[in-house]
Amino acid sequence: MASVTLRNVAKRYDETEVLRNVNLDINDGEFVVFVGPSGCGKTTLMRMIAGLEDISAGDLNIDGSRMNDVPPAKRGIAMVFQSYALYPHMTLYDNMAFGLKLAGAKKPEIDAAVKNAAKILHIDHLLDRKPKQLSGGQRQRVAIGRAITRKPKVFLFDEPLSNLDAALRVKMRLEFARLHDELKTTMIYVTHDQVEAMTLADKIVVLSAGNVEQVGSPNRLYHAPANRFVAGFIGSPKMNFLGGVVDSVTTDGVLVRFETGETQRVAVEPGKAKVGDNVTVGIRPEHLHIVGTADYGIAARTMTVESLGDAAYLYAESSVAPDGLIARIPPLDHHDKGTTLKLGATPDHCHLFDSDGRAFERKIVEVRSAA
Ligand SMILES: Nc1ncnc2c1ncn2[C@@H]1O[C@H](COP(=O)(O)OP(=O)(O)OP(=O)(O)O)[C@@H](O)[C@H]1O
Repeated sequence: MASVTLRNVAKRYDETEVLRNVNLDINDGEFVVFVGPSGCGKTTLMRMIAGLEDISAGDLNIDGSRMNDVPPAKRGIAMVFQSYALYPHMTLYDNMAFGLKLAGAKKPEIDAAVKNAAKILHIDHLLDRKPKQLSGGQRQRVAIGRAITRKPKVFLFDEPLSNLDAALRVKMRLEFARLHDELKTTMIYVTHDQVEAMTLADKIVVLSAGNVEQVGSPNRLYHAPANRFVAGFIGSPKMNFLGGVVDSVTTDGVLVRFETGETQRVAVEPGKAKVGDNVTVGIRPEHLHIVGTADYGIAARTMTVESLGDAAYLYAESSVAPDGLIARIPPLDHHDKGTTLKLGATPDHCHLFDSDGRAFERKIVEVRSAA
């Protein structure tokens, strides 16, 4: 186990800065997930920790020792690649033993390490097979097994589930959670899938275009996103955004008025909000409801209803929500296309963002209790 600390870390390729000012504290035994859209710099950040990329500026420490110039093999890290990178001509046993053999370990030690890893990963009955005789999920386990045999202080996983089909991804996701419970080793995991991040992480690092947007527990990111980017990225379907202006500010929060004249109250600390400021109200689909004749919310035109069996989503359009609106509704509710409905949310389920996309602090208890 080990802690990993990054201080003002940056990465430049020639003139292009692809990561800037990364500050991060990863504790002993923590499961940390780097998440963000394609090209945001997740893999580059992980490769810098592994020592596969130079660090252009700043400091990387592992267990308090500066690692910037330490070669990859001496960092106590094992990285599992998206492609698995197995040797096709070797058996699983030899694939998993390879690293230890190379390091000069003795046969009994290698044998014990390989069998232990195979047992943890439930592949002990497959050790004589070659990679091509395995399913995708089994290959993935071998790649992980190879990392486990080296007893690293930190595991790095680069999009490990991206080559698997949806059902297997869910199964292997649970395996990763179990593996972390069992090994209790520090793990850093890269994905662009926010569901993987939410279900696996103790701590999520959200990246966008080379910047760290927010670091926090899954709960914190869901209940108290720091800005509009994180709010839109975490949660599925995506948060609804409605543009309006501050109509009034009270101790209960902010009343937002939309161009249609309609309003929505938002329970946030008003901070520096001033009447007339442009703001965006954020409401997650699970909190946007049909509010009938209530004196809040906005009228929207039904586009379609998508049924998922246990839930349904209503898609609607409104001039104040350029990306459209999505509301979770009871599974058997029916609404004809073109019907006008009033949609809104209780004030404590709304988020508020200023014109730069920064979130106002929410008043509700769930935010305070989210670590
Ligand atoms: N060797 C390189 N030379 C120049 N630019 C690079 C190099 N490697 C990566 N980049 C750029 O750095 C940025 C971050 O890339 P990176 O692979 O870290 O993103 P990512 O978030 O992991 O994306 P993905 O999810 O698509 O793998 C991208 O804009 C990419 O084009």
